[in-house]
Amino acid sequence: MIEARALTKRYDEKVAVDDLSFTIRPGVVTGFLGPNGAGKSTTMRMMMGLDRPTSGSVLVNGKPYAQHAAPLNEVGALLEARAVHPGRSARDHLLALALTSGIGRPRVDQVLDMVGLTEVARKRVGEFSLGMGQRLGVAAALLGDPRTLILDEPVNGLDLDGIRWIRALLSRLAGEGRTVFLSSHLMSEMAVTAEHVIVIGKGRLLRDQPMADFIREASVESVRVLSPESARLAEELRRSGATVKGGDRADEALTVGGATSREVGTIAARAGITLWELAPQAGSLEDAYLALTRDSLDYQDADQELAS
Ligand SMILES: Nc1ncnc2c1ncn2[C@@H]1O[C@H](COP(=O)(O)OP(=O)(O)OP(=O)(O)O)[C@@H](O)[C@H]1O
Repeated sequence: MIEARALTKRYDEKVAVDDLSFTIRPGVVTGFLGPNGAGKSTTMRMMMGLDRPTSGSVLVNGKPYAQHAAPLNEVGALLEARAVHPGRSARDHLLALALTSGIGRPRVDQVLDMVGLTEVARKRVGEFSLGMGQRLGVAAALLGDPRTLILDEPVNGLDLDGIRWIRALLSRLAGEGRTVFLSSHLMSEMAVTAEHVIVIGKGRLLRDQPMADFIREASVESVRVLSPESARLAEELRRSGATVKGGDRADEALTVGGATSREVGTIAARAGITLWELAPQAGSLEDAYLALTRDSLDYQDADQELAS
């Protein structure tokens, strides 16, 4: 369990994390979403005691991280800046971590196996691909068999196989009753990985809800209609309160908002209008996420987005 209460971090004039309060529960995978610079890494660093809150607090399994007697058994983390000696083998890297924390050798082989690195355990870490490096980072996080996992962008650098693997691993760990918290700036990825979502923008809390609710709210339905009498159909639909786009040419499809496909079909039938096509369209999750976070982009990022 992770509990943030009015958590705030200021760097001089810049407020990186602004009065965040939330509870991350065990047993489900919780996604932490926000555009670049939203404050995700800063929040996660404060969870791990690597940064001090300016005000407010964050507790992991009931205590500030630093007050745990055996922190590796409480919290495993994969944070952006990884300190791995490139000349060491994966196994030696994990052994060094294990020995300084009183964790036995058998656990090192166990976690190497869990992340699929057994075959390359003796290879120098400096020769690892980005994806293998991510797997090693996850292995290190799992070393203490922690109740809580905090992973900053774990999907970064993984190919499709790697993404599927980490998704399955995280859901298994949550299924064992652990708290699993991971950040990403990709909505589409999070939608299939996390059951609960926390969205922040400019350090502020924007959403804290089950992923299914976020997806339901995001997918505002519209209906695509093609008719040889699109102008007359558009008029009938508008009269019934729907919004209509398109249909300037007779054979151009209409996009109808505020009415279901059944209602559109019924209105057309009553007016004696032929329909060639009637198709409900799901709203895009990515669009809904962008709309939610657009106002909280840094000016610099917003400029970059406009330029791209
Ligand atoms: N040490 C620091 N000194 C000054 N400003 C900082 C420092 N660390 C972070 N910031 C600022 O705080 C804000 C939040 O940064 P943070 O790295 O937490 O965002 P993020 O959501 O993790 O973004 P990204 O997805 O790009 O990693 C940014 O505007 C960043 O420039």
